[in-house]
Amino acid sequence: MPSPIIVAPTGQHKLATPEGEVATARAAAACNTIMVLSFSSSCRIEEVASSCDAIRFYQLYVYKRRDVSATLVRRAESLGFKAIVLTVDTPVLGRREADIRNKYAGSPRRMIAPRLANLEGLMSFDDDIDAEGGSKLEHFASQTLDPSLSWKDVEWLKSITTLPILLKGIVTAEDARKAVEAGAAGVIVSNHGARQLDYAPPTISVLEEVVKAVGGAVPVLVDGGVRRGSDVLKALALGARAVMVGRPVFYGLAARGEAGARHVIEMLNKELELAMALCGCPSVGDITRAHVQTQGDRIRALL
Ligand SMILES: Cc1cc2nc3c(=O)[nH]c(=O)nc-3n(C[C@H](O)[C@H](O)[C@H](O)COP(=O)(O)O)c2cc1C
Repeated sequence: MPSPIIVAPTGQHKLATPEGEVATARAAAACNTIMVLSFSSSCRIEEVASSCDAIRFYQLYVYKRRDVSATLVRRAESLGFKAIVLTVDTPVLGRREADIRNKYAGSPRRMIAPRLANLEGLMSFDDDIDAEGGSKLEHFASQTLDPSLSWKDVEWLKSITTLPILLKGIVTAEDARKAVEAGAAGVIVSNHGARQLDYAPPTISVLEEVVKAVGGAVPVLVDGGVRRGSDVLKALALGARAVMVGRPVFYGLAARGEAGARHVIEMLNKELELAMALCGCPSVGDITRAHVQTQGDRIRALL
């Protein structure tokens, strides 16, 4: 890849632009970067796969109905996706109070399920939840997500696919070591954009502990709050191999569809190049731990 900036999986891109994830994939392809397609995408996997030659990873949620998750993995695999990103921080949905207040329904239509194009024909849902108010996403998630998600599901996933599996949502050294033991091909330090557990640590603050625990066995990626190229440089200095970007791409899509998403990725790339030049780094390989100073460094220096 020409750059270490990857598109994070975010659901329902048709909320931002009528072309949905097809626009995002084309933007990623134009920037020669990887797009991680969300399990909750509003476009079908087939549509996204045939729209361009972006390198694609497929993000997976583990449903109570394992057959549904397995079918989607197989579809992604047969369509040339290169890896599975298993999101491990969402055995249940976090309490999203704005969604509850706004009665989030995954518009433009009013139901969540029909917007998840990939589930068509695979599952039927109890959509009759108007009377309850609140977030339809929360209701939908409680029907579908398997709250018993655990390490054994990594084993299960390995048994149904030959694709490399990255675990997304690791924030501790302990889990990072377990992920490597479980055969993960990569670890993604993420707190789901702070949408799951309040008081989960900022990912940049735990990145280094995860990198140390993994000890180079597999690549470590990070997401959360990457808004500038200099943020990318900080993450690489602390040991990440790449960063993923969620909201900024979504905002670009909302502003100008495919062109907007591409603009966001290009802007971040240019900013990264600028930050690297100003730090004296001709290539990403030249970015070292010495390029950043953390709060921990400052405290240690006082001891
Ligand atoms: C609107 C929205 C939808 C998201 N949907 C998913 C999803 O479907 N699957 C997933 O693994 N993560 C999802 N995430 C989390 C992102 O993959 C990523 O971890 C997070 O957005 C990174 O933080 P950033 O938005 O600050 O870049 C979502 C985040 C947002 C903001």
